[in-house]
Amino acid sequence: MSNRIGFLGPRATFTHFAVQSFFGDEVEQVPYTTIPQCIDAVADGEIDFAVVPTENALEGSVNLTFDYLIHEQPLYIVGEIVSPIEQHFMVHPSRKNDWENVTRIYSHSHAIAQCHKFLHQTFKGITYDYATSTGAAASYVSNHPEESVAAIANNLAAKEYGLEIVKANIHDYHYNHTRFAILHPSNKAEYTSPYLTPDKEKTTLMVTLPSDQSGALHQVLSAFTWRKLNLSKIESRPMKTGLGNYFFIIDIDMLVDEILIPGAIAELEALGCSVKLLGSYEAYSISQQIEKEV
Ligand SMILES: O=C(O)C(=O)Cc1ccccc1
Repeated sequence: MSNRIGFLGPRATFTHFAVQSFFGDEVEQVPYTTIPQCIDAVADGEIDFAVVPTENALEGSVNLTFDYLIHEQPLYIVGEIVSPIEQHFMVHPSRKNDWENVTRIYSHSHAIAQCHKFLHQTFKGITYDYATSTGAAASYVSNHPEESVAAIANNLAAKEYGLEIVKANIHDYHYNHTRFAILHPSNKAEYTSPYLTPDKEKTTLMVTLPSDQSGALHQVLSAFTWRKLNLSKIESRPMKTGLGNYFFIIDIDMLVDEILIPGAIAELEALGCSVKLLGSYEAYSISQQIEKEV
């Protein structure tokens, strides 16, 4: 039986491209309108894996994903896919000669943020509308030819929804990549990619510091440092229990082993921290830009 893979849809989002590039056509691809709906679906067993965006090189973490995983649905990250991202400006074909006069721009908040310089120079003072995904924005523009609105999305979305790309590659910085997490209820999930081989191994921990203890973060970091555990990310997020209460998401550049990571976790717990393993997994990179059709 083929795996069912849920993703932030509709068709032709960047997440769909990541799913297609990683799993290929052998799996059943199931679009969800929002990240929480996709996460709920894998928690409920409706799909085998969920693929959702976690971090963009220009815009930072996708807070909705981490917050939902931490506060609502405790799942494991069982894999990571990193994909290059190119943003294009597109309109309904009937507006292709008049695109500079659109009055609204519709897209995912991260896509709009990735193109701020271009948008500021070309459309000062224009209204932005935020969509659940770039694909949803492209679909809306396609279904509303009477509205003076443009979408920011990828090549696949332009093809899928019959839009005209009037300005390609409008993202402000060349190095624009997004990480996507593969989520599953258990941390021992089996899947394969017919196309990609892993290029990194990672472990992600959530660490809550003991309250009001001076130097606690320094002690946490030193538990990793003296074991020579390389950290590739440390980020704080609000606990949502009151102003000033934060936890940390920490990425370590190796899989959970028998000694080093368990030793670091035991040391953190002895300091009064609470530590949760969010995943220990392989990371894969998609090297080519979006060219082929989903
Ligand atoms: O909206 C999409 O297409 C997504 O998959 C989320 C996203 C948005 C912007 C950049 C990368 C991923």
